[in-house]
Amino acid sequence: MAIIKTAILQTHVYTDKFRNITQAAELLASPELQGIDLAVLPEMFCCPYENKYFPEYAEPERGDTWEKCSRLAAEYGIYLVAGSMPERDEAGNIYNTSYVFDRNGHQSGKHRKMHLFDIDVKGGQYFKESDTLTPGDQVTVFDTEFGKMGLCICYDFRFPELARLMVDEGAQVIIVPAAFNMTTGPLHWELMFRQRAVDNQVYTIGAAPARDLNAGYQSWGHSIAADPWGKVLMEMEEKPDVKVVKLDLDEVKKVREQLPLLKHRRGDIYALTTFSL
Ligand SMILES: NC(=O)CC(=O)C(=O)O
Repeated sequence: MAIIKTAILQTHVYTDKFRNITQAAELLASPELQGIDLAVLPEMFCCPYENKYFPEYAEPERGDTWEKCSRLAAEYGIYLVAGSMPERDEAGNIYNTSYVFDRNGHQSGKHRKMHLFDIDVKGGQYFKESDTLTPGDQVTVFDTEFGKMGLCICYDFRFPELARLMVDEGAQVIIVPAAFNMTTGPLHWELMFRQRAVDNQVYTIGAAPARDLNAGYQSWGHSIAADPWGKVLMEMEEKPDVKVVKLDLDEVKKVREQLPLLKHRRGDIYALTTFSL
């Protein structure tokens, strides 16, 4: 039986970058989180989610924030999906990047947001990540002692092809540091985590920043975990919160045996291939 004790941290995002890391460290030290296997932080957990901040807060891989997250994973002997943070590469490009650390603090995964969040909803949310960010181009699946997990960031999860590619690579859990907003969150957030779970027969985990009414971008919050039947195991409200959920990978096996959607695909008729528009 493979049960993964997973903590989802819906943290407040401070403008002081290192206060965000201290906050994560304090939460990981709390008695309720002892004995967990995996912790997941939100999208841009250490940088306010606004274009003007991304270049200012960006660090190279193995920078200070990376280092502190690696140490936290090793100190608590957990897998840590370190939400996401702005990453600057040698050429000066900035990415929205999620690093994963194993129980020894070694980097075991890295995902650069592939689909940049450029939307303009009349009377609602406007955002243009492409003003400052460069998209990644890799599908990300990482290994754990429990099996493979997929990783993508927020807007990436809207693209069903990407989740399916992770599942085809063996993912039984899909982890999504994310920050939906007050326009899209109410209707799409829970629906999407449940739908991807049902379609792919996986656990889905969304970790969002807590809502801050003084911030330039209002996060929907509502960090969530859904099981492979599409049932919501846990959903937070908008305030800072931490919850532990148990992911039982036998459930993935059972659902896939009893309702064999993945086996019943007609690969002879349709194929998911990379395409250009
Ligand atoms: N912030 C995002 O990347 C995505 C989002 O808010 C949405 O898809 O809605």
